[in-house]
Amino acid sequence: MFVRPFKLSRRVKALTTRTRLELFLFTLMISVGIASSLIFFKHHIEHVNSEVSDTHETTVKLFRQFLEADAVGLARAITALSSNQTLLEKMQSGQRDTIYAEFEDDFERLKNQTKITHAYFIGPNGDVILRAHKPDQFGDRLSRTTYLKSARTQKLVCGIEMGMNFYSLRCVQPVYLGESQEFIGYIELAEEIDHIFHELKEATGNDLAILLVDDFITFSEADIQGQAFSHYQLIYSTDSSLMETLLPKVDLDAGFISTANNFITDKDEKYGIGVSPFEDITGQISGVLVSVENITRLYKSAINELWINVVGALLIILLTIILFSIAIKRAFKAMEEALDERTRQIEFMALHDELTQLPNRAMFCKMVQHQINEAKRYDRQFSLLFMDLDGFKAVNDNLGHDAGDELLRQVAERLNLSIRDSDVASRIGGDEFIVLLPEVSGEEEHKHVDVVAGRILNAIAAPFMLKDQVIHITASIGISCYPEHGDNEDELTKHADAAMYAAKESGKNGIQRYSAELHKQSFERRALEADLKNALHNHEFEMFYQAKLDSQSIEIIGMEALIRWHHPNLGLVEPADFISIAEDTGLIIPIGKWVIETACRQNMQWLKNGNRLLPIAVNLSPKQFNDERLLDDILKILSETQMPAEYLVVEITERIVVEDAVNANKVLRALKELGVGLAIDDLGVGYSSFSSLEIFPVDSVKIDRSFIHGLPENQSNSAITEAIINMADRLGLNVIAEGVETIEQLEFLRKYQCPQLQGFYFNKPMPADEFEKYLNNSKQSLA
Ligand SMILES: Nc1nc2c(ncn2[C@@H]2O[C@H](COP(=O)(O)O[C@H]3[C@@H](O)[C@H](n4cnc5c(=O)[nH]c(N)nc54)O[C@@H]3COP(=O)(O)O)[C@@H](O)[C@H]2O)c(=O)[nH]1
Repeated sequence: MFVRPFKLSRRVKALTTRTRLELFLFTLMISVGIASSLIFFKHHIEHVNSEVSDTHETTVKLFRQFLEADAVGLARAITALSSNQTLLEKMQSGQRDTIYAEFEDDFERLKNQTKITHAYFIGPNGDVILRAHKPDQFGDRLSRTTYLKSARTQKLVCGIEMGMNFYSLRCVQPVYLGESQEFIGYIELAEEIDHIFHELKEATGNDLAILLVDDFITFSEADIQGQAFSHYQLIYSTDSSLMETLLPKVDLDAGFISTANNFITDKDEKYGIGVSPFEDITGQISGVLVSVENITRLYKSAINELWINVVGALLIILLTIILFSIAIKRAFKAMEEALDERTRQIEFMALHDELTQLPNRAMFCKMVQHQINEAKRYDRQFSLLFMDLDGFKAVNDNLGHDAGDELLRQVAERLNLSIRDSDVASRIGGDEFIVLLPEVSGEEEHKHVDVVAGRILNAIAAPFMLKDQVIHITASIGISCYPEHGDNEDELTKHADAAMYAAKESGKNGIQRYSAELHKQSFERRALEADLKNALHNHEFEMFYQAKLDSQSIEIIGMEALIRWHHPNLGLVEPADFISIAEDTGLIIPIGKWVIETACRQNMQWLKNGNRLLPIAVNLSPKQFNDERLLDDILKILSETQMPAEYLVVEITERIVVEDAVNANKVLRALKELGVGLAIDDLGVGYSSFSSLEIFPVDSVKIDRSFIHGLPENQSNSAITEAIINMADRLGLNVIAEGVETIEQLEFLRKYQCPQLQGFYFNKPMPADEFEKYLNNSKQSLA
């Protein structure tokens, strides 16, 4: 239920993001489309502009080339005439008719073959002898620049010059007669240049016009054909009506070039116009040459191009957006699927144990709650099996955490194989597993629970293969049932846990069903646990001491320090009732340290009080023995109390040594190096073969009091005791028999030469001051 809103909001969010992305892309594509179309249009317009400009430049260039070609023609013709001696003689004569008669045919030929339209024969003083093109006009004196320049330089001079009502190309040549080279005057040939404009129009397709600056116009207004534009007069054009329409819109002084940027429009036609200054023979700007290009087609093609681009771009954009949209949709779908998968994984991870893939504590709680609801509704029962591995820590410590993890994985697999599909195994932490067995009703079903628990124990007890090593491990299982042992998940789990704990207490690898008695024990244990936390701080502990004696002389040869707890309400609490709690809670570390320190300090105090310094034994619990600070703590205590190390004996149980032999050997060797005495306690209770102790650097062994108890009647106890004494003797170990209570036991042990004894027969553990008196008394009795 709680997942759905998350998914919905994520979808909405994803959708909004997708739409935003699509909008962004759309805007981007449109912008790119518009920008590229504009760039393309600009580029096209620039092309039109450069075309207009190029055509105009070409026109001007061609105009000059045509003029030059015609000038060359004029010069050739005039040179030919200058070498015609007959014509020159006639000219020298000054006889106009004679000259004309001689020249008329040539002039006709020249007019037909070239563009020459005018021919002058001028006397040495500048008077016009003959105008061949107007024979009846003569006698005037020429003042045109071409002539004046030739007269001044006495050379052939060609140039553009204004005629009476036309613009003309002129050549004037001084002429000389005969071998004497007598100067007889000048011949001038000229042509109107209108034809050049026509040729140019044909060559370029442009209309042309030539306009003169008013100052250069030396003839009357009446002579001017055309119109005035500002201070320019239109002298000639290939299309006068077009020029009359366009030229008023043109700034002729600006050397104007109108292009597609600033085209001139007339009747839907668009024109690019070029205006270039035009020099005459004097070298002065006398007018302008105008070329007019119709750019309507070019402009339209640019506009069309723009539209094609815009439409093309829009189509591409549309297509791209559709493709993008499909891709985005797919990407978002894939993203959503990946997210859903991730969500499923997260949900799975939130409810499952990563290592074993079993349901975790959270999932287990949900399932139990669900089971409680079902059981309430249908009046059913169900059971929980709380399983904890025995000795898992040793696997972790010795083979490493990888091996520990692998073991847990294999345990999970075996658990699943040992239960029905409807049962659920979960890992709730560390090496703790809980199996939920639903629908357990009636006596038969209760048996079924025991069968399943037994099957699980058997499955776990089968060897495991870890890092190429065969590992044997066991488990302890506690059982609780709904509703008998609790009506909520917390209570049921706690009770199954308490039952599991009881199973461990009673030797491990077993099954324990929760009961009221167990509940009482568990309650008391929990209460003790709470009180124990404050006991050290409240100085509620006291050390008692029990003597160890030489079996032959009955002399005190050492003592064992044994803790007692003065509970504020319960009175004196025996260590058997709280050491295991201290061990489980970890409180054994500070308590154990306090024990060693108190024992050492007390021993030195007795020395100070005049007693012999005797070895004092302290018990180390498994957790304390495996604590990495142990050696440092002992060193510090020995240094602070000034007690020599060899007067401290640590007693550890055979179980510690057997369960983790590698570590035990390491710690024992380190203690041995310090000089501390080492004793194996409770020997013979069944953990190992006696000979395996050979490898450990221990000094002595203590025969468990359960063997001493039946002596001498119990034959097997007698045999075991005798065997331990003999074996220890052979291994060079000291032996202490503890729990000696009777004279018969004493005699038996003396008979079999057990060197040291401890037991109520001699003394019970007692407080320090009493033990000191005991020490003093024993000194006196020995004395
Ligand atoms: N880790 C620690 N363990 C401790 C410490 N102090 C005690 N202990 C362990 O608690 C167990 C019970 O000890 P306790 O009640 O002190 O019993 C000791 C003796 O009183 C008892 N004993 C000795 N002689 C006799 C006897 O003739 N009859 C008889 N019924 N009991 C006798 O034996 C206990 C000493 O045993 P052991 O240590 O194995 O020598 C016990 O296991 C203690 O080890 C502590 O400070 N730390």
